[in-house]
Amino acid sequence: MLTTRPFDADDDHFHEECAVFGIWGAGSDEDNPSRAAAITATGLHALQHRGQEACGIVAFDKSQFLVHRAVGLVGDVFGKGKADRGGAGPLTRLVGSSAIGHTRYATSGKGAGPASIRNIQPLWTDLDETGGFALAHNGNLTNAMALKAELRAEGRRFQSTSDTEVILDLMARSRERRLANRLIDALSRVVGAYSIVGLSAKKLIGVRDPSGVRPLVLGRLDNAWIICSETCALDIVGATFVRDIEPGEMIVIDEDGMQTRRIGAAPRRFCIFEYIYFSRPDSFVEGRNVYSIRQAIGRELAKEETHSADMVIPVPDSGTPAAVGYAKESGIPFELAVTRSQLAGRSFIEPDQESREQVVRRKLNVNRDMVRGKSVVLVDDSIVRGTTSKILVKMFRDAGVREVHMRIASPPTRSPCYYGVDTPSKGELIFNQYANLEQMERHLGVDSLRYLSVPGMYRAVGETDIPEDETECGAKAGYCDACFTGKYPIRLVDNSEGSVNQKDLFRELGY
Ligand SMILES: O=P(O)(O)OC[C@H]1O[C@H](OP(=O)(O)OP(=O)(O)O)[C@H](O)[C@@H]1O
Ligand SMILES: NC(=O)CC[C@H](N)C(=O)O
Ligand code: SF4
Ligand SMILES: [Mg+2]
Repeated sequence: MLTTRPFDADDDHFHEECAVFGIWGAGSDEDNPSRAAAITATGLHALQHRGQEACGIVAFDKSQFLVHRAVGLVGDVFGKGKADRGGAGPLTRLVGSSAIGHTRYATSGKGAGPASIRNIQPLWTDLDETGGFALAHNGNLTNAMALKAELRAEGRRFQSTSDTEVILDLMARSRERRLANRLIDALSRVVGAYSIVGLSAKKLIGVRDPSGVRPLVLGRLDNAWIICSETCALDIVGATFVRDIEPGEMIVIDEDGMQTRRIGAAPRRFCIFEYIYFSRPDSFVEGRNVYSIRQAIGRELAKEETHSADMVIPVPDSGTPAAVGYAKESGIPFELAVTRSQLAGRSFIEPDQESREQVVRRKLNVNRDMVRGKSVVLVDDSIVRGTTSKILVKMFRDAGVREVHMRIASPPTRSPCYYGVDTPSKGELIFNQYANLEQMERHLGVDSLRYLSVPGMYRAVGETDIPEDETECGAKAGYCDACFTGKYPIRLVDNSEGSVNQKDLFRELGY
């Protein structure tokens, strides 16, 4: 991935991706001149699970764009009394009735280096006759490096190491005169995944790539329009959900109202991992409630194989709904025997194995009293490098558990994602390091380990007609499942699966 983590080779988790939020027509009066930015900050707060290292908001105040971007959580960056003159908070300066915002998983090792600061979104540019334009992007362009090389050869220079910036540069070069046409022109050159919000003086634009890999929804708050990543943000700001923005659809909102346009067509390939891990359980994603789907996944897991045990225990947070489903289907009592620190982030970056282990210990703890002498089924949504499960299982052993049966509510994670999620390289994924499940069981210290099958995952999302060749399920049902099957639905121009890691490619290019 061009932007995310070109420098740190030690980062190992399946990170969240990014979130976008935009609002148009929020009203701005003397009592509340920063209403749009304040609603955007609240929306970003609800979307914090998608990106926890950096965030930013751009507002438009009738004559100028105002911006605040920084490394940190939304509450820290935009909270009252933080990092601003007079302690009033940066929101007071972000005056205007329209705004867009972004939360991001930053790029370099500890997330505070200059590389991550210059990549914090929204990014913006001046487009001569069409004026200023700010952009926030969730996803990843798979031909950004190729495009940048081409543009560089033409003399262009880039401010960031971000793939997103290439869109602005292509817009600046476009011969189209109207803003929406310029954006469509730019997007016709890019390959990959993008759910975007953009803001000009006169328009709020939302657009989703033709395959619709990442979510993007439309909402209303009184007379204002909102475009954002997930419906939970609409709930939290008090807006109503209008509909999902379709794959390949562009929504243009201005003083004349809302218009819809098509930017291209391709088979739908929504990221199935949004249901498993990324999205918030209270969101409706592609019309489906994420919590219900996670429960259905847990039920499928139990249908495929139920191990008798004294209790089913979730690995919080994202393993919890699947564990509820597993417990209901199997009839085994559900117990919250792992406590997660409320203060710990969703996932983390640590430079070495020792500190990674410390972070897991700070985050999760086993209730010894509940599990001593017991046989337990431990349910998590996924295993990436195995750090969480290995340490957690050791905690169970130290607590005197009798048996630990680990059940994973997704198929084995075998391949990296190139569509907007930071994953370790193929070789770093634990599933690829062992010849068989028995070896992996021994490594993790569990009595048994089972994953959900690919057909089981599709049954859980409501597919009934499952093709014999499980690598065909994604194409048939309209999902991307490449991290489970290795079958990438959108061309990998800058990388091919199994080829040099993106981070290494960056080093070769001298970034
Ligand atoms: O095998 P590993 O490399 O340890 O990665 C897998 C773990 O990471 C994720 O949790 P995360 O900590 O991101 O957040 P959560 O609290 O939302 O589950 C996922 O839910 C697994 O628990
Ligand atoms: N994970 C994401 O969605 C990141 C968006 C964009 N590619 C960036 O790196 O900023
Ligand atoms: S590779 Fe995995 S995480 Fe990436 S878009 Fe496809 S299903 Fe989602
Ligand atoms: Mg987890």
